[in-house]
Amino acid sequence: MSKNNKHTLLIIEDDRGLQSQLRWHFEDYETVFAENRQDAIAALRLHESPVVIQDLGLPPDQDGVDEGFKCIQDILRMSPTTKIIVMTGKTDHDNAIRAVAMGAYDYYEKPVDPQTLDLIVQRAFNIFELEEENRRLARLQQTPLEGLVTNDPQMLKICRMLEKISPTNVTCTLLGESGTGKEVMARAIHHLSPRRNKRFVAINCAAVPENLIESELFGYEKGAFTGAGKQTLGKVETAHEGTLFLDEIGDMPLNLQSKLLRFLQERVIERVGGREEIPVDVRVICATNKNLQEMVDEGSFREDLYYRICEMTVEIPPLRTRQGDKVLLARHFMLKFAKEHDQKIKGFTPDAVQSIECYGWPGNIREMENKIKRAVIMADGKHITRDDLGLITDGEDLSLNLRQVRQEAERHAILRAVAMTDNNISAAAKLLGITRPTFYDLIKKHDIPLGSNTVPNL
Ligand SMILES: Nc1ncnc2c1ncn2[C@@H]1O[C@H](COP(=O)(O)OP(=O)(O)OP(=O)(O)O)[C@@H](O)[C@H]1O
Repeated sequence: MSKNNKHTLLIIEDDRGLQSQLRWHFEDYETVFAENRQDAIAALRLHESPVVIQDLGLPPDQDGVDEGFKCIQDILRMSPTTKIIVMTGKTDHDNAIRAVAMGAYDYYEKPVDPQTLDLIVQRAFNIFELEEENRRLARLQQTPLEGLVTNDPQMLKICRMLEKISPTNVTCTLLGESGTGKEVMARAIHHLSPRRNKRFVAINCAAVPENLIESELFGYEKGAFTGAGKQTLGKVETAHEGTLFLDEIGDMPLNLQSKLLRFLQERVIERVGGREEIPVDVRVICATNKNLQEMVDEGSFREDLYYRICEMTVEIPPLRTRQGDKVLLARHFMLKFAKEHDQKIKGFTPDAVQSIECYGWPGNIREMENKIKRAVIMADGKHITRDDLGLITDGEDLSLNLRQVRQEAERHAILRAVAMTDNNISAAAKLLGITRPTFYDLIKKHDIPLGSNTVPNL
């Protein structure tokens, strides 16, 4: 982009006549001209133009193609992402194909047909931008914690925090809505800790029936209750020297909360039906989507246990408040599932991206994972569409993106100017403060009919 926010377009052409024709034609771009290979490289270095239009017949070999091919090679060596559009004569089809085989983006045959050329140049800029975005996203996916994809500043701060917590034995509690990645983070803490070679044992306190949770946690002796045929270790003992993850700790029944507290304080357990105190060395990480403080206030969670497990609390933000993470994660899951299901999906259509951004994701990352998996399977083409995702978004009309809003405003202004000047092109262009060619381009872009019976559709 140039200082005046226009795309920079480098044109390598030694024919002065054609130069001024192209300069006039591409007035919406910041055009930069070079007449030979050396100047072209210098201009590219200076302006970093994403798109280049290049004549194949460059001096000192205007009638041949050698210098033109060398120029393509030099440009791509210096800047492999540049999109080169080669200009050739009508009879030069073979050389045009050779140029594309060498890495040029596209070609067109002289004489210049403005509409075709416009289309090729616009597409080249679009592709360049999409590729840039892909490269940016790929860079962002590097995150300090294993299994976590994020570029949200608050999440990155949390990653730093977890890195600091990991080597210690401090009991920490991860607070956050369902599906925000609490278990992923607990595993990340384990992997960063000196216990990484021992077991990570998870128990979901909400999923185990109340009467079984004690034996599930602490194990039982043979004959402790009907059906206890043999001595069985509980999750705590299984995690010895490793990490114990107590998921949904807010759902732990009150009577068991005191037993858990005793274990956390004394680091010994008693199996159900046993009398022996067994010392266990585990690092405990808890997680919940409940408001523990409120539960303490209303008496459904023990205050002493609350203080014991909340030596360190980490609040995991919901997906809807994470900056830039929705599209980043969607892309991550798209690539993952496309690979898993051997689908040739390349990306999302713009309206799919918009619905990903607008949707509230109440089920957070788990919901996104499931929705993208389904969309990858359902997609017909190479891009996942809004319909493939099937997200129901409320405020979509409000979320019109800036480009759309600008387009609408532009169309509106043109129609008013046409109506106010009674179809007088020069007067309408003047009213809008633009040149006649730009005005014509806009009329074409918005498909606005001109004529005495034009009724502006405001
Ligand atoms: N930042 C992330 N990057 C990549 N995948 C993630 C991320 N966060 C979560 N996931 C994935 O989302 C799914 C849900 O994550 P996880 O089970 O850790 O959430 P949770 O908060 O523990 O959920 P619950 O509260 O329901 O137990 C998992 O498949 C996990 O791999």
